[in-house]
Amino acid sequence: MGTEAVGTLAYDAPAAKVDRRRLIEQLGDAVRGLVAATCAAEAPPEELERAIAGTRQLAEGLRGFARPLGTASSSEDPLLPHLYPAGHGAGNPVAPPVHVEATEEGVRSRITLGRQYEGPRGRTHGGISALLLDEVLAYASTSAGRGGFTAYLNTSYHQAVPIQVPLEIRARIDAEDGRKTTVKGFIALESDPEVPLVSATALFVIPRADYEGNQK
Ligand SMILES: CCCCCCCCCCCCCCCC(=O)SCCNC(=O)CCNC(=O)[C@H](O)C(C)(C)COP(=O)(O)OP(=O)(O)OC[C@H]1O[C@@H](n2cnc3c(N)ncnc32)[C@H](O)[C@@H]1OP(=O)(O)O
Repeated sequence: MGTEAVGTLAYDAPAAKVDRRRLIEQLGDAVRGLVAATCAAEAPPEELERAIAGTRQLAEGLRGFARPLGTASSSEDPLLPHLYPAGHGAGNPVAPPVHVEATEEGVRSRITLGRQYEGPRGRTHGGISALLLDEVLAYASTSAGRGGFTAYLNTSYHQAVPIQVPLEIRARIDAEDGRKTTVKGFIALESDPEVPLVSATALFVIPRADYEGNQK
């Protein structure tokens, strides 16, 4: 058995699954690095051509093992985070590397965004800021035992969120009302954590048991 940390819980997952998940995370991290390098590269044409050929070959190799859409990954475990969600999946190279920890108030995430998340020069794309807030606010709801789907996410952009600068995202539950949870949070510089750059309020709704969106 191998041990993988889940928040403060140490869970003995089967060793083969832990090893497989580690490889999936490493591949996600490696490709995330490739994506960041791609967005920054002022490489000469021959280097770009070499990268195109090598990347196409790697993609072709992996495509042969694709699982059908809508089926579970063999890495899934009921007690461990999924590895492929677009917002936080460690194995998904498109997902920003979001790690969340509990605080006395709610939750906090520290993150430094790579070049692939740039919108206006040197600034994070606003949609990426919204993605991060959706994730971290959802964690606040989930870690309080509530969860739910995002019904709305209202964001206010006060100042630019810089790329390649350490950031801190904090979230806390504002109100609970039956199936509804309202959560507030903001993104700040780690060096100036009380000044919101982007703030958000989200409503998470736990669907009714008979909600048709639950059917696969
Ligand atoms: C092992 C440990 C690992 C831990 C690891 C944890 C990971 C944890 C992190 C996960 C991170 C994921 C973060 C991504 C989160 C998404 O991205 S979720 C995907 C995006 N969102 C969606 O797809 C949702 C789409 N919408 C829906 O499915 C449905 O509209 C909903 C939200 C489920 C609501 O459906 P419903 O329950 O049928 O809604 P309904 O009964 O009409 O309304 C319920 C109540 O909500 C209110 N409401 C509903 N919609 C709205 C709205 N838009 N505005 C205001 N009020 C509304 C209604 O007015 C009603 O209020 P009351 O009358 O009860 O007071």
